Amino acid sequence: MPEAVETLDGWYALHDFRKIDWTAWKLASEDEQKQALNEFQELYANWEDVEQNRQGSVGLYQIVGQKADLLFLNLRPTMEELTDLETSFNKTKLAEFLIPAYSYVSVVELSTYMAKGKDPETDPELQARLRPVLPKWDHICFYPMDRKKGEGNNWFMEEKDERGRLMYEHGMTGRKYAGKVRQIITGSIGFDDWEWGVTLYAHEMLQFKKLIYEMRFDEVSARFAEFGEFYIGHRKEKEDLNDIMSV
Ligand code: VOV
Repeated sequence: MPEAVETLDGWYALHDFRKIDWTAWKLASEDEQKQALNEFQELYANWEDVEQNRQGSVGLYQIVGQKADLLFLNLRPTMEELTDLETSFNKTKLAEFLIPAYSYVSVVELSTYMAKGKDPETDPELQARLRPVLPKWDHICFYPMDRKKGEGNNWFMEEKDERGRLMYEHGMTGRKYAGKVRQIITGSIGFDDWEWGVTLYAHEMLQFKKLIYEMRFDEVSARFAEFGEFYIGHRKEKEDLNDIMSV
């Protein structure tokens, strides 16, 4: 029987996609709109404090296309903290104007195919990867994915060494994009409908397409990858929401 690879698991992640209910928002009074935006700024400032204190991380993104309008991405040391945070957000005035579009629950994950025997509890590089500050890069791309479990190609029936070889090749393609694309891989087996979440950051949108296209030709993607829906967008500061919501 092929052996499972050990994973290193870091902070939990909640990708919370919402659509703006423009009809309801336009019907709201100016006072109500102001109140909703101010209350949100306060909540978001708390999330930023958490990031400052290295107890989590946060990002706000405006999504392109019809699947969603906004993404609120939070990382926390425990899933309970994410549940609480989600509940607090849902209680805000602003949330009355936001329609849930999609969500993804996962945990920052590193596989150990290429482990160098470092202690994840003390090694600063591993710590930074397991408990990342979300990059303040301009653009984001998120999609969930699976590994195939078909009769011909079944990832979970491949020997560990072979999986390691394929992941090494994958890593080499990724390394060509150093400085152009950053990846945060989150594991979601047992947590959500797909096996992994892929969150990518870039300074230039086109780099997502270039990287993902090139990776399609890597054996691991060509033979074993299955993808969910893609979401792309732009990073925003909390103050930018005032402009986005201005009608
Ligand atoms: C900037 C690009 C980039 C780079 C450098 C990179 C490197 C690496 C390394 C070195 C490793 C293995 C060790 C670890 O760190 O876990 C991984 C791991 C992983 N990756 Fe990756 N990946 C990238 C980018 C990248 C992309 C674009 C995708 C989506 C695939 C595609 O076709 O659309 C992806 C997927 C994954 C997954 C699902 C895993 C976990 C697989 C498992 O079975 O455990 N990844 N990845």
